[in-house]
Amino acid sequence: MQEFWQSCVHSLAQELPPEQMKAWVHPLSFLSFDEELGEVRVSAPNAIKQNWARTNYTQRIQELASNWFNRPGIRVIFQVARRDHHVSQVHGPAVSPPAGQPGTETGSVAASAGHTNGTAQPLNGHAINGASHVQAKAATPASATKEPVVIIESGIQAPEDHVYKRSHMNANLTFESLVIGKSNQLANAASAQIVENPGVSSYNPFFLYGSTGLGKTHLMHAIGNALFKAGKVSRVRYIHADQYYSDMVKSFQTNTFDDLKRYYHSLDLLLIDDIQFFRKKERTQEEFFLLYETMVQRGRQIVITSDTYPRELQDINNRLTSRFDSGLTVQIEPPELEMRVAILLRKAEEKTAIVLKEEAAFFIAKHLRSNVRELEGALSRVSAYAGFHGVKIITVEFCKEALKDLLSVSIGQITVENIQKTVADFYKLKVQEMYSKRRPANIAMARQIAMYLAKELTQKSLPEIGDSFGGRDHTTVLHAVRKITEQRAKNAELNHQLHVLEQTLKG
Ligand SMILES: Nc1ncnc2c1ncn2[C@@H]1O[C@H](COP(=O)(O)OP(=O)(O)OP(=O)(O)O)[C@@H](O)[C@H]1O
Repeated sequence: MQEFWQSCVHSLAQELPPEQMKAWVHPLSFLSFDEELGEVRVSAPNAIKQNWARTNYTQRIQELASNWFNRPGIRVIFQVARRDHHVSQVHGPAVSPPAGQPGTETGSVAASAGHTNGTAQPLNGHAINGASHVQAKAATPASATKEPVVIIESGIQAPEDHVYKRSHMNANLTFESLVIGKSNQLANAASAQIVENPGVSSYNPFFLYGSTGLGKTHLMHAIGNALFKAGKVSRVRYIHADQYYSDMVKSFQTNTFDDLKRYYHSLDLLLIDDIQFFRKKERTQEEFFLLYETMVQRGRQIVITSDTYPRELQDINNRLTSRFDSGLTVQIEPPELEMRVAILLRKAEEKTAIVLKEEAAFFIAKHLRSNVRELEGALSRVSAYAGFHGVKIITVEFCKEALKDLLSVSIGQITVENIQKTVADFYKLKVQEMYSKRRPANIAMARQIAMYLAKELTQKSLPEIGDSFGGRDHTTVLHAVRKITEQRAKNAELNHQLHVLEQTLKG
């Protein structure tokens, strides 16, 4: 059996960059092959590596296993190694941890994805490279497919002890319950590095930013939970920035400020959410600055979330924003279509009693584009509506009916004219420039941005969009869409401008 794994690792090494092999494949070890069940079990040293392997390598390992064992439909199960697993067990019989132990698997969801071609190494404290694809097909509910399935580990049990309770973390927000796609892959890879080595200066603080409902809070809790579970931290605190401010005010009123300060300065890990809420709160910023300096100097990890990147934070002292920028800053982007479908299918299976057909998930995902919270809202609505009508299997028709109000707003609201006017105002141009043939660089760029937004935010086809821009050909629109998509991925400033435009248009 061990030869199978050696051959498998050898094949992966031909396809993946060496950094990725080192970071993600070599830490895995082969546990067993169960002939009767057609199951390969692979162990990962921790939940993050398990999650990464499951998302990125399942499909490929399944193919390799099917070839090696000469039978189709082999299932690959990644499980977290128990502390007493040793490499010698690789040769032994199937190992399954007892129910309720870390690594126990419950429920099943197909969540395999295509090959990944990125790396996940921190680059001098500022960037993490990586790219992979989440395939919609891969997230089909197990019940609806003959494809091999991957078993998902359940969320962690909230530890009962008061130390965990004092952290204010949510035990359900873990890496296991997070769907990974292009839009959060960098953030996820960076988080994995932090869990591996918390407090290292190149990613302290870890600054996560992006617009609302994209999973920043979820990821922050996942880091906290993983570190707590691994026993790397014990004094942890999750807090919303607004609550931090209120606690400070209260402590001044009740003369307990010194206690509060002592408490925060003794933390191993601070998770502070929505830091933009410190806006104009100067005394809070001052205290936070001192806390920040103490923690970073002692190598204690700080994770911060915000709706924008550090330099763009309004009314926050430069001293603080420059510190925020000194660690690792990573953006979470809105999920792409495939990822939205995967999230809907996963959440429908895990959290509702309905069976969401893939076409129905696709339908919802196509119409609701901006964030995951919105998707969750739509799913709850569909699920409630289904319960009310005694329906279990959810089709496109049923979704149309259940989400009638929601979708009419999302479909009808944004028009190409609206986009042209908003973009022209934003770049201080006349709206006529959107249809004109003039080509100075600033006008051409704004026009391409408007075309890109028209494709993103309306249901219009490329020729229809071309018509609205002074009768331009559909290939011109396609070129604009591709160019802006590419530049958006590379240029943080442009990306930010696009976020502002999108938020403005969506009201
Ligand atoms: N990739 C994902 N996979 C699974 N669930 C997700 C994912 N991203 C977000 N969610 C879920 O979407 C909801 C909103 O996420 P979260 O609260 O973390 O967003 P946020 O970016 O912190 O938003 P805000 O800025 O408004 O606080 C949560 O229920 C979260 O679990």
